[in-house]
Amino acid sequence: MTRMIRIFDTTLRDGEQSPGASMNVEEKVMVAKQLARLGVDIIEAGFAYSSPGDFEAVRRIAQEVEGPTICSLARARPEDIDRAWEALKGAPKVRIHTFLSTSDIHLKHQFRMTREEAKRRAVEMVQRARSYVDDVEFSPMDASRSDPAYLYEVIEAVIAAGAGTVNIPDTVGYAVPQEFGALIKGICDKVPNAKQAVISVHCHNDLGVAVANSLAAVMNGAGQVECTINGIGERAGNTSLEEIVMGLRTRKDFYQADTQVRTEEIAKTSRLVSKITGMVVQPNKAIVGANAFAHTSGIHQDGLLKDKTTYEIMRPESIGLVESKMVMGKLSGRHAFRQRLEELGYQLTDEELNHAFERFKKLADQKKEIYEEDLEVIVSEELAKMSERILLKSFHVESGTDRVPTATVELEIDGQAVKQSGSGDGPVDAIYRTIAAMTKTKSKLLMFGVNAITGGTDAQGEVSVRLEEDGRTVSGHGADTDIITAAARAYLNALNRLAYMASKQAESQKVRLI
Ligand SMILES: CC(=O)SCCNC(=O)CCNC(=O)[C@H](O)C(C)(C)COP(=O)(O)OP(=O)(O)OC[C@H]1O[C@@H](n2cnc3c(N)ncnc32)[C@H](O)[C@@H]1OP(=O)(O)O
Ligand SMILES: CC(C)C(=O)C(=O)O
Ligand SMILES: [Mg+2]
Repeated sequence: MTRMIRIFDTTLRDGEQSPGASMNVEEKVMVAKQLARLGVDIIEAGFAYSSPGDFEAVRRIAQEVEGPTICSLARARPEDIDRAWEALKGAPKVRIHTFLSTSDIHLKHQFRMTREEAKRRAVEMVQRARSYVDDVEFSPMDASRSDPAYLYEVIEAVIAAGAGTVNIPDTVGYAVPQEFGALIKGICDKVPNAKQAVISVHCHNDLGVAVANSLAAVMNGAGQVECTINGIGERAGNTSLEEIVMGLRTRKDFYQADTQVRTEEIAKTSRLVSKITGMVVQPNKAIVGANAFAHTSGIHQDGLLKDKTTYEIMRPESIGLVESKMVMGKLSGRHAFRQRLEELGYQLTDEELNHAFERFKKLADQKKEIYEEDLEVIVSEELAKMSERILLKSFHVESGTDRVPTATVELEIDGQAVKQSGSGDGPVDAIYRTIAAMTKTKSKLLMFGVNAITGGTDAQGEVSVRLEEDGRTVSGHGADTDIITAAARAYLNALNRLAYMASKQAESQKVRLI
């Protein structure tokens, strides 16, 4: 049977403890409304005592957000509990979450309390909170570094005092999965009244295992997981909501557990939190990173085209993305290349595809990512090339402030290799004059324009030219990451068009004479 795990979102409380992530009241209300659409069970809206702004945020969220239970954090102090109640009162589903450390390190150095004093205070504050609300959560802070025997005692006492949820924090992110799972199992097995409360977990990511610890806890009886959107939170952050939720959903077969989160809202929620907090999501972040559904290598792309399950354990649609992304680059193969061209409307023969693919691979060695515009240029040029009389084999230019620009160009004209040198006012002029001499063209250059078609310093530059000869005007285009190569290609493209038009005209005159 599948157990339903409660999702306690603390983006607005622990998440806000990320350096620089503070949110104003309006922003918190906006995030809380989105968390409600996401379907989390509990929203920790803030720490009402900590500031007038947080008090107002908790109050507004409790009043305005429908669906989840709204919670405020409170230290184990009467003034904090009372303030939390003030912010929550009048709202339909509310919880007070109070906490106090149980580790000797904290009790001795921070709280200067004995174990007995701390246990008594915890019980008193749970009772005080219960005098206001039915739903009280208690956290023995730094539980993972506490003496288990003492921890069990405190847990038993707070449950007896009325805490319906006992949350076990790995406050400093010290625990590792097997150990943390065993801690939860120990609590479930050894605390006599453990079954009267939901055992929750709250993990920090200092060792990068917050999600793994939370999953281990679920395996061992935890019924609630505390987490944040994009894993933001104090220091290295908290358990990431999207990872725990998708981990359980995707591996329901293994964990026999799930949540009631509407996962299709995950991507949107992640973007909203990132935008509001200014905390950018790393591209390789699981589930919500820009690369989480991007496939780059030819072998993976080929498998995906045949069947998505070959390389995708979850569908991008399941978190609200439109589709997975095939990144065209140096590691792509022919299957993905053909597919992308077909999407762009090009049906190529095998021969055309092979030529275009060769050119694409060369370009991909020079550019990180190949965009649609790059592909269009490659394909249109390759298609045009099939009927080209003049082909560029190579060129070499020399130019500088202290010399006359010269060019040596090697062409293939009607199948014959020709090589020649010439000079000009600049490197492009030198190439154009040399090509003109080699092809014996009498055409006039009417226009020369340069345009960057993709962004960045590795952008493809496109050169467009317009030539006129014997009353015929043609344009030519060439693209390359090297602008002089693009210029040479554009000129030859236009010359080929002139030659093509001249040959077509000659053919039609022949037909007329016959
Ligand atoms: C693990 C966590 O994430 S816990 C939550 C952490 N979040 C925050 O601290 C954010 C909000 N905090 C604040 O705005 C402030 O710290 C306040 C308003 C709560 C308190 O501010 P101040 O009164 O100036 O105290 P300050 O923060 O310097 O010190 C904390 C005090 O609270 C006490 N304290 C800390 N946690 C608890 C607790 N759970 N129960 C009771 N007392 C506590 C400390 O012992 C210390 O008391 P002391 O002044 O008697 O030594
Ligand atoms: C307040 C508690 C639950 C906390 O954030 C922690 O211990 O990390
Ligand atoms: Mg925390």
